[in-house]
Amino acid sequence: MEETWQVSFESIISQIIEQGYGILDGFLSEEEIGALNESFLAHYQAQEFKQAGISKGHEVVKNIRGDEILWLEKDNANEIETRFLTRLEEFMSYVNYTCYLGLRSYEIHYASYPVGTFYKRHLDKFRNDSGRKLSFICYLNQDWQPDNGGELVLYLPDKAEKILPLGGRLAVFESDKIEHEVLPATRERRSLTGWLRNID
Ligand SMILES: O=C(O)CCC(=O)C(=O)O
Ligand SMILES: [Fe+2]
Repeated sequence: MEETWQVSFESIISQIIEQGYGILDGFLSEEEIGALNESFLAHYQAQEFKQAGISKGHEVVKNIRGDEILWLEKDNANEIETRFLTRLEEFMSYVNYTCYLGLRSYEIHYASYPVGTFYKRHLDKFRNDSGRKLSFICYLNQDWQPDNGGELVLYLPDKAEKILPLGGRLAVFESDKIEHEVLPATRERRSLTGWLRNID
């Protein structure tokens, strides 16, 4: 692993330990964000995205959650997706090396929130599956402005923290502890969202 990543990973991991969540800007370069947007559009135009559901039954309820998603599988990943997954795996190994969370696998999907859609306050935990330890979101939005909205709101014990979905930014938080929500935006809002798991 390059030394630059080591410093960045140390920083986000200590934030997670101290406050339950961490933010790392520059997890993707501008060039990588551009390439992932091209992949995103190709998948979208091929109509591979599906309306997201709200539980393992995948019930679609648009007044709770309005995003469209596409699961990303390592076996089908193209070059830039593979580069992203490899970096994520390096992050996962680094978390294991420093935090003993026993992470073993991950699940990840592209997400598109059309203008005005949202995801109401929730916890990323299924009733019958406690495998999700860390939630992560990597944003793909180029030139996002504060008045575009679309913040991720983290509900912490003493305050609500609002995070703009800036391209290349990685947000990570404890899946079973931090309730959160996605506010509506004035532009389509794109991300790669997933979970690091301690069971397969
Ligand atoms: O896109 C985000 O900022 C959060 C998405 C989210 O909460 C989820 O997919 O469970
Ligand atoms: Fe969530």
